[in-house]
Amino acid sequence: MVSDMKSDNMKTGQEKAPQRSLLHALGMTEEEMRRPLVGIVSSWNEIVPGHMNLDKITDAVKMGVAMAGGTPVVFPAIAVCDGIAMGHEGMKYSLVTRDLIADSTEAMALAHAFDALVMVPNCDKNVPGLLMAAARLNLPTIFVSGGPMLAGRIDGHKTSLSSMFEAVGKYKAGKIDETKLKEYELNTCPSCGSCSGMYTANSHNCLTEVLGMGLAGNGTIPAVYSSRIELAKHAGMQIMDLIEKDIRPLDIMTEAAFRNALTADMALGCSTNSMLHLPAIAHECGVDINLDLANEISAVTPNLCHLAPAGPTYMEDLNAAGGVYAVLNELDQLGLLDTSVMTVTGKTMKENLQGHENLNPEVIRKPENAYSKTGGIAVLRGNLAPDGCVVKQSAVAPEMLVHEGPAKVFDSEEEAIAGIFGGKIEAGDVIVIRYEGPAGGPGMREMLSPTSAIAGMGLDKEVALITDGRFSGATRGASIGHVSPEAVHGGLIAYVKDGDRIAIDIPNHTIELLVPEAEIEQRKQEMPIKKKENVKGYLKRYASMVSSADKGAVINR
Ligand SMILES: CC(C)(O)[C@@H](O)C(=O)O
Ligand SMILES: [Mg+2]
Repeated sequence: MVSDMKSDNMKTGQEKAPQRSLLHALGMTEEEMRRPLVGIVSSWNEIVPGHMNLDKITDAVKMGVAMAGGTPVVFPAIAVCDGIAMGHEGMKYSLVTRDLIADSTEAMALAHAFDALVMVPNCDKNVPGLLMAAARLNLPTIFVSGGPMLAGRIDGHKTSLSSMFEAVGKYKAGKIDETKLKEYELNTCPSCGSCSGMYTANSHNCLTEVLGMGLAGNGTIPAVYSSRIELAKHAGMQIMDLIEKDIRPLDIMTEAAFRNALTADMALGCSTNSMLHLPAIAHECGVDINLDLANEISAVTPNLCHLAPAGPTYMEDLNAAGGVYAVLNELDQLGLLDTSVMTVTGKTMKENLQGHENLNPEVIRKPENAYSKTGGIAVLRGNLAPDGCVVKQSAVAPEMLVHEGPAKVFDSEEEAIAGIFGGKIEAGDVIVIRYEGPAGGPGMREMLSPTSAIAGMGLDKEVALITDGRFSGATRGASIGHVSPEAVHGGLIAYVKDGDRIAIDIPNHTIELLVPEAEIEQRKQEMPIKKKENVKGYLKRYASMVSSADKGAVINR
C-alpha cells in the first residue's frame, strides 16, 4: 500500500469527514478511499470521430487501475475535431483549446487532490494539452490514446483525409465529377479513430511513445483493434507501478527525451504542428526547445517514412511494420538517440526497444535507402521570417524546394480560398495568407483547405504558399507556415504587396522578400497593421496573451 498519498490531504482524518461524506455520495467505499485516487482524463465526446471510442478506452483503463489496486475516477477534457472545424470560423477555436485543456486539467486534478493521472487523448490539441498538464502537475502520469482510424478505400486503393480534402480541389478544377466526390465522402473515413495518415494527432501520439509517456503501440495500434483495449488495460495497471516507484513526468520528459522526440519526428515525417507543440510541452518541463535545434537534428536524421500525405502508406501499415519502436530501433543503430532515458514502463528506452524490429522496410525504410538524408521538417529564416517559419520538406515536390515567384497576397484564409477557386492563381505564384497568426487570427488557423485546393487542382508543383497561420498534418506542397513575427505584430509579411518577388530555398533554409530596404521602410509608414476589431470572448483574451508561433504559441511565459 502506498503511503503519503496526496489524496490524504483531502480524505484522511476527522477534519476531512465532510469530504468523505461527499465521496460516499459518489458511492465510493472506504476500501476505495484507502487506495490511490487515479484520475482518468477522458477526452470522450460525440462530435470528434477520433474520440467517440474513448469511453471504451476509459472503461479499459478503469479496469486496469482497479485490477492493480487503485481507485479510478474519470473526469473530462474538451476536444475539437480539426477536420470538422476546418476551413471556416471554427478553426479559430482549435489551437486555443490546447491551453484550455491544459488549464482545466490542472484545475480538476489539483481541486480534487488526485494521486496520479491516466491521460486519454487522441486528436490534435488533446495530446499536447494533456502533455502540458502532465508536466505542470508532475503527478505520476501515463498516456493511452484512442488510436488511428483505418484507411479508407477508393478504386481499390487505400485513402485518407488528405485525399478527401484534395478531392474538393479536383472537383473544382473539373478533374472529377460530383459522383466521384461523393464516393470520397462515403469511403474516406471508415471507422472511429484519429485520421489515418501521419497527421497531427497521430504525430503526437507517436511522439508520446518517444517521449516515454506512453506504452509501445500508443501511436499506431488502430482504434478498432482489440489490442487497443488491452493497451488501455495495461496503461491502467502501469500507473500503479509508477505511483509505487514514484516516477513522474519530469523524470521522463527531460531535455534528452525532447531531442529523441525531435529525432523521431524527422524520421517519421510528422506534422508541422509538432514545431508548435514540442516547444510548448518542453516549456512546461522547463526545457528550451527552439526551432534551430529542430534544424540541427533534421540535418543528421534521415526521413524513413512517407505516410499520407507524403506517400501512400497509413498508420495501420506503420503499426504492422513494427510501429514507433521499430523506427526508434533504426535510429538507435545510427546512434541518433539517447536511449538511457526513463519511460512509463519504469525502464529505459534501451530496455523497451528490445525485440521491436523493423518488419517492413517498404513502410519504414532502412537508413541506407532513406527517402532523404535529412528529416521531414525544415525551419527557414530570412527577412520574411527572422524568427523562423516551418515547412514539411518531405511532402514538397522536388521541383519546388527552390522557388522564386511573385506574391499574391490575401488578408485571410477565406479570401485566399476564393482567390484559388476563382482562378486567380497562376503557375509560379507565391500565395501569401496573413493576419492568421496566433494573435492576429486569432487562433492560428490550419490552412488545409487552401493547400489541398492547390494540390487537388494540380498546382502544387508550381505554386508555393506562405502564411503566419499553420497547416494541418494533411497538408503537402511548398506550404510554409508559422511565419514569425506574425503580421499583426508588425512582421514583414504584413508589408508584402502583390507582385513582390519572394525567394524560397528550403535546402539552404532561407526565405526572402526581394524588395529594397528603403521601399520596405516606406511601406512601414504607409501600410497600417490590420488588427481585427470585432474579436470577443475567449479569443479576445487569448489574442492578448498568446506568444509567437516560434515560441510554441504558449500563453504562460
Ligand atoms: C484534420 C487533421 C488531419 O487532424 C488536421 O487538423 C491535422 O492537423 O492533421
Ligand atoms: Mg490539426
